[in-house]
Amino acid sequence: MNKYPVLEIFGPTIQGEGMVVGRKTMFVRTAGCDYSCAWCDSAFTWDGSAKEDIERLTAEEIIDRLNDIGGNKFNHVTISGGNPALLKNLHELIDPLHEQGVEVALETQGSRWQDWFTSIDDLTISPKPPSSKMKTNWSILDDIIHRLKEAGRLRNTSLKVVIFNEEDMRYAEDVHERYPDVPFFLQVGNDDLEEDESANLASHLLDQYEWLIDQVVASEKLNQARVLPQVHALVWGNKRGV
Ligand SMILES: C[S@@+](CC[C@H](N)C(=O)[O-])C[C@H]1O[C@@H](n2cnc3c(N)ncnc32)[C@H](O)[C@@H]1O
Ligand SMILES: Nc1nc2[nH]cc(C(=O)O)c2c(=O)[nH]1
Ligand code: SF4
Ligand SMILES: [Mg+2]
Repeated sequence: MNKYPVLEIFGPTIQGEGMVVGRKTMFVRTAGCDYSCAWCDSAFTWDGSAKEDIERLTAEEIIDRLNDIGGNKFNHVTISGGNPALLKNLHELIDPLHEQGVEVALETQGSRWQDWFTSIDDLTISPKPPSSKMKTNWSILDDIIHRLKEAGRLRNTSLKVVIFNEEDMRYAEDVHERYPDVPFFLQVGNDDLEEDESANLASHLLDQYEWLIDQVVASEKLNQARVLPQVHALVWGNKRGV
């Protein structure tokens, strides 16, 4: 059996972001990322700071853990990271979850393709804007969107760009223009990962949300877009495991 590097299994909570925002879900967070975004809110998955907490678990062990923690109180699991798309064979986790009547979502940045993407029920691809300091490989992203389209999976797919400034807005417009038939989300960037008072963070993020709404309203290229904050950040601040 393959083993997967896992840093957190938690829930039930709500999906705080994107295409199924508000959906009750469990989270499985894998370790390791091929990016190092300047503002990553989960940097512990790749910066070495939580190295000791990484567990190598089989799909069966992950499912046992989900059932132990979540009981009968969930029917949706979100796989995030890090970049879970670094992992081959994740169908070993996805297929048994489906057999158990559980839907599976994925968070990834669009830097790698895996064949198991076509079994994901809610697939969020989140290419990174200039503020992240990462560079988008457009030919890989084109290939991923093309494969999903060919497989008839666009109804299960969305694009989500996190926005910190006006340069990021222009990048978001480019992404949406390039893939017009993929549902498109803009998300408020959290630029205060050190704030430990959730009320202070919420107030700041709501101001950022208003700014982002104003930007989208003013754009002629984003008439079909959706604008969302990270709901979990508004409710629980920078807390981990929620
Ligand atoms: C931590 S990432 C893990 C999955 C994958 N590596 C990715 O980036 O899509 C999950 C989501 O959180 C978003 N995110 C990370 N840091 C953020 C921040 N400071 N503010 C808002 N969203 C953030 C990412 O853009 C991504 O959509
Ligand atoms: N509640 C909640 N919603 C989320 N949506 C995406 C998350 C992530 O870190 O990938 C996340 C998370 O960590 N918590
Ligand atoms: S791609 Fe995702 S996990 Fe990796 S550094 Fe960027 S935000 Fe963090
Ligand atoms: Mg998160």
